[in-house]
Amino acid sequence: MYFNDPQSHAWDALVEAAWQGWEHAHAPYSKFHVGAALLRAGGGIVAGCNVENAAYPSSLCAERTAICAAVAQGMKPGELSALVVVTEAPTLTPPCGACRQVLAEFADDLPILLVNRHHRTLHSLADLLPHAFTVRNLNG
Ligand SMILES: O=c1ccn([C@H]2C[C@H](O)[C@@H](CO)O2)c(=O)[nH]1
Repeated sequence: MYFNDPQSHAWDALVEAAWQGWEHAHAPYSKFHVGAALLRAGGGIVAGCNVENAAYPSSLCAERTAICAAVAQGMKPGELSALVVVTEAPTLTPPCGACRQVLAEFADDLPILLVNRHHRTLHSLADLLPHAFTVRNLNG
């Protein structure tokens, strides 16, 4: 699979799953709908969407709902292989800082494809969150 190429068909199923997640976004406050989909090492795809709350800080980003769903299905650290984030915003939507930190718990590095209706750009978690704090810091 060619996750180093943003145009590769390797991304197709993940992009489709991320748009399916986007359909389910619960974002009545920001009206900013976000979908995400991640690829597990075994090949499984897990979607997420942002889930907002009337108590605003209780809201969750799409990237983290995808991670939580995957962990609930058994995903372990090191088993996260790729991530797609989709919005209809003209400017592509990168994971927020908190989501970068949560992603770093499950992958040392990770190809991250940002997608809207017209464009896509490919990034890596290591570029988005250099010098991440991880379990290695806790252990010495
Ligand atoms: O990468 C991002 C950025 C923002 N949001 C959500 C949080 C909130 O519900 C809305 C506006 O910030 O978008 C995500 O889900 N992922």
